[in-house]
Amino acid sequence: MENNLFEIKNLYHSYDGKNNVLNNINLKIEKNKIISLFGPSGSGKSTLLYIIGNLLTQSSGKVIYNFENIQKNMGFVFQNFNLINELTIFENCKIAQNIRGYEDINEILELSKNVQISELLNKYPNELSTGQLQRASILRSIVGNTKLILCDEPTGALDSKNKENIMNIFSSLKGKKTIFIVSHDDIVKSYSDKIYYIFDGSIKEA
Ligand SMILES: Nc1ncnc2c1ncn2[C@@H]1O[C@H](COP(=O)(O)OP(=O)(O)OP(=O)(O)O)[C@@H](O)[C@H]1O
Repeated sequence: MENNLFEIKNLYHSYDGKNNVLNNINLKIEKNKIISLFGPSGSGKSTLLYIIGNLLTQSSGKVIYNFENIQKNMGFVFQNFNLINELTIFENCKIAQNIRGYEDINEILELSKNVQISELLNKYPNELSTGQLQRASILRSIVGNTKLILCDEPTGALDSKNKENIMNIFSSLKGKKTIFIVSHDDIVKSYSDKIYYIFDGSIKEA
């Protein structure tokens, strides 16, 4: 278990109590790697991501986390960014950091250089391009020393140059964080340490 950040055991999920969207998922996710999950539309990828992220409770089975303070140690990156429009990028990140129990302006400033938005911290979301918005939402997901970054189609809204840019940023974070990406995008595969496929609620390793 020491090398694994979390483990999924005998996990089932049904939304209607009849049909299993997830059907006995068993998975061990290593620390500090990029892991991606592919599968047809409706195969249960987002459902699994939300269960891992504690945003949805499974019907049965377990997710066993090898870290404390589960909610504070997870960050989310969504296709549509989910930034608060009334707040600057800096304020969006500060709130996330505070919720995770940290108060450290330098961390935000330093990490903003890594994700190439240090010049944009005082802008509002509606002043940024889609690539910049995605980098801002990555910054929000990594401040406060998070261990696990859960991403739902993080490259979906981007052109190919920005896709490469985002995946390079994820690559630069690996070694320090585990990045778990749900995707349809082939570009994500070439950056992944491990690729899983989900089909009819069951998982296969590539
Ligand atoms: N809140 C919900 N209530 C009922 N059914 C749901 C709900 N959310 C998802 N489903 C159903 O569960 C199945 C899996 O959906 P999910 O969104 O996990 O798939 P996905 O693989 O992420 O799809 P996509 O690639 O299109 O995003 C689908 O049949 C979907 O219609």
